[in-house]
Amino acid sequence: MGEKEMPQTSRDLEAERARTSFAPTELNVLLRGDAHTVEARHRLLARIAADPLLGEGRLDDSFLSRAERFDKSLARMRRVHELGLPKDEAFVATRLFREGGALDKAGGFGLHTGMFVPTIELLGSDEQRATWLPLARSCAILGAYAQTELAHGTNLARLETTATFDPRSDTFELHSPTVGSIKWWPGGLGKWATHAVVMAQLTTADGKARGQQSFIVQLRDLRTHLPLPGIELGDIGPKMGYDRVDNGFLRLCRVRVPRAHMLCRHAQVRADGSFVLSSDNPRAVYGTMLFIRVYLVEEASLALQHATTIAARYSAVRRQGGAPTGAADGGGETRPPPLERAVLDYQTQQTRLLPLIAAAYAVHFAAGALRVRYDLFRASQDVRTLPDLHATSAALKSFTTSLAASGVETCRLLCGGHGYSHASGLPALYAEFAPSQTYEGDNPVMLLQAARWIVKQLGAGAARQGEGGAARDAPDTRGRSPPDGAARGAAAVLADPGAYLRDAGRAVERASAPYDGSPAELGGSAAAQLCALREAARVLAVRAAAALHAHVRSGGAPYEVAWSERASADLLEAARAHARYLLAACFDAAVVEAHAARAASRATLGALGALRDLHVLSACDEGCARVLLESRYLTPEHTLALRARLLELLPAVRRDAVGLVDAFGLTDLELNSVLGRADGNVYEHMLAWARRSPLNATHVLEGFERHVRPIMGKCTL
Ligand SMILES: Cc1cc2nc3c(=O)[nH]c(=O)nc-3n(C[C@H](O)[C@H](O)[C@H](O)COP(=O)(O)OP(=O)(O)OC[C@H]3O[C@@H](n4cnc5c(N)ncnc54)[C@H](O)[C@@H]3O)c2cc1C
Repeated sequence: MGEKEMPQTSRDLEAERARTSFAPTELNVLLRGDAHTVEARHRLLARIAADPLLGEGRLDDSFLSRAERFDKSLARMRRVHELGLPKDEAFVATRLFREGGALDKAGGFGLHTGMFVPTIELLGSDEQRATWLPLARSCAILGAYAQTELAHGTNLARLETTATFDPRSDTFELHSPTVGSIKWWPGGLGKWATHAVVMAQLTTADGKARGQQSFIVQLRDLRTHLPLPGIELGDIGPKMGYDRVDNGFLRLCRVRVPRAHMLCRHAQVRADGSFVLSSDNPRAVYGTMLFIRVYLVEEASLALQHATTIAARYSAVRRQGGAPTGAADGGGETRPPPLERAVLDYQTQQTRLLPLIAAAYAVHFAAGALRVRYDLFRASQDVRTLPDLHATSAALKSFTTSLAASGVETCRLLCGGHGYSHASGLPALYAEFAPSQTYEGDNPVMLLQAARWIVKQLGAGAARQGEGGAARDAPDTRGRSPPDGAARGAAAVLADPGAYLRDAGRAVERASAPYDGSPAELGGSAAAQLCALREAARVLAVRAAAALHAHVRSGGAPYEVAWSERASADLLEAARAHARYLLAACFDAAVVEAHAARAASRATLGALGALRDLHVLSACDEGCARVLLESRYLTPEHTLALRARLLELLPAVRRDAVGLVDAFGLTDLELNSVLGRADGNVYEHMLAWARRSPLNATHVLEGFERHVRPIMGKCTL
């Protein structure tokens, strides 16, 4: 297409790219790790794009019924496997597609690879792994993860499904004793899975309750796919998003499974009926949860990358309202009217969009850091690292999935009316991503788990103070000193995430020293702003713990009641502040590391640095001002300086907005959005998409003739 024939929107996007201050391809390499990974990814995407089933018409799926979408997504899943990709590429391929074609969510495939297989890997004995993993990895059996019940999800201790050991037959009897105990929600269970890992309350032959254990239960006949005797199961019906997943229900009626089907890496029942804990720490069973939480933090970054790419590109080509700065008024009669302003030029569009682009980067680096910590745990199986890792993953899972879900919705609103169309890709992306705030631990509940760890860290600090040994080895976390982890890389930030809290434990009774720099110094220093974020987290933690202990000391309520009914709102705020600080610190540390390693050109590192600044300032704006004014760490002049600096930074980041989202390297195939098209040719493709709507297959609908024609001219409205 020549320059003249190019639609204005495409020219606008080209112009945006022409004035970007850095090379997005270079930043893409920095994000993905190395050029080889980027090239391999491009090759894989090109291969998928060339495939008729995988590469075309995915946006038209929104015209299909749920059954048709379900079927199509199974067909795509099969196609990916027929391509015979190596394991790592197959993983990338199944993860490439967000809703609008979420291959990994087809049937229960995501749960098979994401929960069923990892659960066996983590909880199975060597013998059990040798038996089940080859079957699962070759998909000779298809697995679901059945934990949640109709009446209980969060409170796992009260799950009602029973598993009773019978030494005579050397089997467990699994049973759903009440309606509330019916397994409800597991993905893949409804129509797809042949097996499930079922969580049930174990009772041994001596009648003793042994807590929750995991059992592999065969659900369907491998030849006919019909449910086995004693098993009632099906799809739970339509829900928000997840059309392609058969979330299911399962009622077990005295179903017998062999003793070897209880996953027994950490606990086992012997043939004589005795119960043996084989792990030195039963908390090791949390391994699968950790795995999925790490995955969900990565997904949060991806969701933000998708949504901000769509919203930034569209905001750059969508013109609405007054002429751009400096444009001639075009008032002459024969001259065309001046171009309107790109909506990206409005400050209100920038304040909502640009911090979300920055957040996508922040979550990306935090996810990478969490992955490093998780891989270290997997390699070492050192359960002493579990409490930190559990709390960090719980806090980050919760904070980042909430941030991403609200971010996707904000991006949808930033697209105005077209954001409501499925052609934008955004309604489906939201519906697909939003449940991650609930599954794998409802977000407030996860934050409260992190808060328990926070309170313990404070207690550990206070105890060390009592022993008189803490002051020497703890770093100074007040004033303008930079955060400890910043220069040691994002993963190092998560190596000891509680250090500043243990230090705070010493200072429980002490007012924090006020920040001693000027407002201008604070506004210009990311390190000082990070200290402010950390100080806010510290103050909120100390305050929440003090309130909790005051309730208990006053005799008003036992500890757990005080926790749940008096202090949990403050505890939750403390955990959010902790996660906010960790996220910003990971981003900062990644930027510091990239500079130290000269990982890209000055221009690229400069753009990344500005984005880090925007993220840290936004985090301060959202989470610091009130609490730090109350604690007198900052003055009103300081908080005003932070806000002023945030607004000052917007034009520079706005100039690079399209480049910064281009650097995510997401293809049109992945974005699956007319508004986010890389060529900016939005309007022609909106029209083409609408023309393909089944309602437009005929000019006159049968229903019109049947129901409308008879009442035309006869209504009295
Ligand atoms: C799309 C989707 C897919 C799913 N897939 C699976 C699957 O594959 N396998 C599976 O087993 N399950 C699955 N689930 C279920 C999911 O894991 C649970 O819904 C989730 O854990 C929340 O539990 P709940 O529904 O019991 O919520 P509830 O616990 O009933 O939550 C209700 C409210 O109470 C609050 N609350 C609960 N407890 C506390 C507390 N202690 N302190 C403070 N507030 C509290 C919550 O924050 C929430 O606001 C899926 C759910 C969805 C939506």
